[in-house]
Amino acid sequence: MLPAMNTVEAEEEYAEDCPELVPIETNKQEEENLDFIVKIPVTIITGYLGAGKTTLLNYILTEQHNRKIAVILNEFGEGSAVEKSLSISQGGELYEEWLELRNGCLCCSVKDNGLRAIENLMQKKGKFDYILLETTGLADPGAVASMFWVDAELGSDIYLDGIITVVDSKYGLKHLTEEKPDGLVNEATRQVALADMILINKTDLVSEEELNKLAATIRSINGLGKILETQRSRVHLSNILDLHAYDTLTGISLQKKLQHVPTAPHLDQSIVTVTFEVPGSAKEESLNVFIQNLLWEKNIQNKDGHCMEVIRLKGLVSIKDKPQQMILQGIHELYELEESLVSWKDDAERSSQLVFIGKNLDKDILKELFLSAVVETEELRTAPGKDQVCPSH
Ligand SMILES: Nc1nc2c(ncn2[C@@H]2O[C@H](COP(=O)(O)OP(=O)(O)OP(=O)(O)O)[C@@H](O)[C@H]2O)c(=O)[nH]1
Ligand SMILES: [Zn+2]
Repeated sequence: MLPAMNTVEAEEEYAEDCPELVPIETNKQEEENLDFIVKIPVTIITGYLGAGKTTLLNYILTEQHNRKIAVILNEFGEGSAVEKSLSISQGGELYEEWLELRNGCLCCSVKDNGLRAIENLMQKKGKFDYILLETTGLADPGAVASMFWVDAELGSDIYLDGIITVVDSKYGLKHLTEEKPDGLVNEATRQVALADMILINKTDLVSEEELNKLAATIRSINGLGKILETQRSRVHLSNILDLHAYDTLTGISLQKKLQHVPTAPHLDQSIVTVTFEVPGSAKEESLNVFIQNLLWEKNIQNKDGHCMEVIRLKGLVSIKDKPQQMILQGIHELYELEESLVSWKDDAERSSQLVFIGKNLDKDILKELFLSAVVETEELRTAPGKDQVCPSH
């Protein structure tokens, strides 16, 4: 986490890359002329304490990117999105510090009220065209990502582009295998589970063997995200910016991605990726019931009677009577089913491909339940007895 930008430390930290920090001057005229709507991508940078998030930010800012990037350093992500928006609408005190870097980039340090800071940021949007958001090392990026989703529904001008998770080569495995009380999923694992891109950083500190072990563990948790090994978080910017990981328009690229989800060996990780393909078209209502039981009611159990907990969900789905391929996206309890630009060919066999990342997932059960959403006549066999209530995490 970067310290507040007005400290001497911060100036020293930035001295190398951004020699002069100039306090922001807002130009009223400019702000008033900003009626045009250009959607601004936001990339969430997460990762456990000390993994190399700030190093990555500094690197991105100083690389030749030809963009005006706004950086937000936040301490939200703890607590739910709903709680946060409530506290904001009640007009809570806001702490933020703004500084404009010489290359046109902005830096903002935010305590707590993240959404409000981003709203303020939006008013200055003529001044930048990309947002990078560093979460704290213990944040659940799902909460932060959900916030942007909710916000997008409300007509916001920002969209979630992707989640980058930085993992420390030396301590990553330890963090990922750390047991939390009550069988809760630890933060490091959640961060990996939600990542669209995983940077295994500080590879200079470990042997090839250790690195392979860590990579295999990460792969078994998240079969969907891309993995890169880095030193000093150095990575070609095309790997981390403009991923469009949540766009509904990228049906084709999603299809490609889904085809390459590896069936990783089970390494006794609490979080795993499961994927399957089912022929035919699902009824939209049935699919919604299935997804809602899984994400909202959380009443779908595995063979051992443990409730399934989905952290991330992606799918390319065929819905009955819809000519377009549909994209299904989910983070924790939020999900979205939207048309892609790609239409099914008239004579093509339709099918749906789904990927779930989460805890206690059982592929056979999920597949069977999805199948019953596909087969119209069959009763949905989702809900177990009312007394079987799964604890929320
Ligand atoms: N040896 C080594 N050290 C690195 C590498 N990348 C970053 N570091 C160092 O690791 C320390 C932590 O890096 P940060 O970028 O501050 O990590 P962070 O994830 O932002 O940390 P928090 O915000 O405190 O959670 C710093 O001292 C970095 O210089 C690397 O590839 N190799
Ligand atoms: Zn940091």
